[in-house]
Amino acid sequence: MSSHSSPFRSPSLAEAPSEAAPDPSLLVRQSEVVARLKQIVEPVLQNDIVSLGMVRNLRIVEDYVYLRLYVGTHQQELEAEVRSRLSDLTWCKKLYIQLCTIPGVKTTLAISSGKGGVGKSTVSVNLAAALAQQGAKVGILDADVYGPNIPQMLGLNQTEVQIVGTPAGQRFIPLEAHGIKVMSVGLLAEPDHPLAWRGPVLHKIITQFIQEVEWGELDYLLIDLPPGTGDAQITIIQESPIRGVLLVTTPQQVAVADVRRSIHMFRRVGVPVLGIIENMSYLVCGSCGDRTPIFGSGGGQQLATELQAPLLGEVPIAAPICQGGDAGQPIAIADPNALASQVFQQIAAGIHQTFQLPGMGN
Ligand SMILES: Nc1ncnc2c1ncn2[C@@H]1O[C@H](COP(=O)(O)OP(=O)(O)OP(=O)(O)O)[C@@H](O)[C@H]1O
Repeated sequence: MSSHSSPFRSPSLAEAPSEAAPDPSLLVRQSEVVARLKQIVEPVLQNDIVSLGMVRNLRIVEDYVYLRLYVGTHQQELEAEVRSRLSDLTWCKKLYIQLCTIPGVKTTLAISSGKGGVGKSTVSVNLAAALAQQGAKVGILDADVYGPNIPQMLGLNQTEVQIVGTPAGQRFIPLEAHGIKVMSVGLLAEPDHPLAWRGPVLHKIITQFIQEVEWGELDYLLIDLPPGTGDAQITIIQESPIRGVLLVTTPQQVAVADVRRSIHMFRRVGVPVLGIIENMSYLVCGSCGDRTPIFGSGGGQQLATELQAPLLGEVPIAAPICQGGDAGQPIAIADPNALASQVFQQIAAGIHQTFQLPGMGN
C-alpha cells in the first residue's frame, strides 16, 4: 500500500450547500475551523484528521460549530484534542461534536463494488479469514441488503440471531465461524423471502446494525456494502466510522465504469479509497501454469492509474473459490497455499502495515 500515492486526501468537508449563496463570513469561519482541524495529526497514519476523512458534516450556523468525528474505539481521545484546538475561536459560542464510533471496534473498513456479482462477498470473507490468520480479531457486517450471502459463505445459513438486553439497550449477538464474528441483514429475513426494505425502514435497520451489535473487541470490522451508489450505501457510510474502502472489480470495461462512479462517490463524502482488488483476473492453466485473462485484462490497473488508487491484488478465477463459497469454507481457510489465498494474505498484510493496530505485535 505504501508504494502508491496516499489514498488519504482532503475532502470537501461541508455538507452540500443550499440554493442560497453562501454567507462569506461563514466561509471565513469554516476555513478557520478546517485550518485548526488540519493541525491534528493521527499518529499511526501520520496524516491530519481532515485528510483521513475522520471529520465530516462540518456545519457552521452563526456562532455554533457542528461536526462529526469518525474514530476507532482506541482513538476517542481525539475528541478532546479537537475541543482544545477549536477553543481559541473567539466567535464560537458552542461546539457540538458527534462522536461516530462502533463500540469495541478499532478499524472499520468497507468492501464495495460498482455492480453486483463481481465477487465482493467472496473477497470480504477471504480477506477476513486472511486477517484472522495473521492474528487479528475480525468481524464482518454483511450490510448487502440486496444479496446478503456472507452467512452462507461462512457456513452459517441456518443459524438464528440472539438478542440480549444490556444497560445500553438491546444488542444483537454476532455469530461466529472460522474465528470470524458475523452479523448479517440476511439473518433477520425469513428464509427465501426477499428483503424489500425501502427508505426510512432501510435507514433504521442499517443504523441499528451499525450501533446495536455486541462485537466485543475487534481489530477490524469489514462492512460488506450493497453494490452501487444508492441510498443504502450512503446511509452506511454516514453512520459508520469507515477508515477506508476497498473496491472490488472484475477486468471488464462495464465493471470498471461502475467502480469509477463508486470511487467518485466515496471521495465526495470524504471516505478514503484504500485501493482496488481485481477479482476473476485470470485463469491459471492446470497443466502449464499459463495465465489466461478470460474477462479481458488491465481494467484494474487502468483504474488504479487513472484514479490514483493502488491495485492491491489480482485474484484468479478458480472453481475451488466458488465451491468454497458454496460450502461455507472460504479458500483462504480450506487451502491456504492456493494462489488466491496468497493474494488475500498479501492484501491482509498491507492492511496490517497501514493501520498498525495497538496490541497486535507492532
Ligand atoms: N475468483 C473467483 N473464482 C471463481 N468464482 C468466483 C470468484 N469470485 C467469486 N466467485 C463466485 O461468483 C459468484 C458471485 O460472487 P459474490 O457473491 O462474492 O459476488 P458479489 O459481488 O458479492 O455479488 P452480489 O453483490 O450480487 O451479492 C459466487 O458464486 C462466487 O462463489
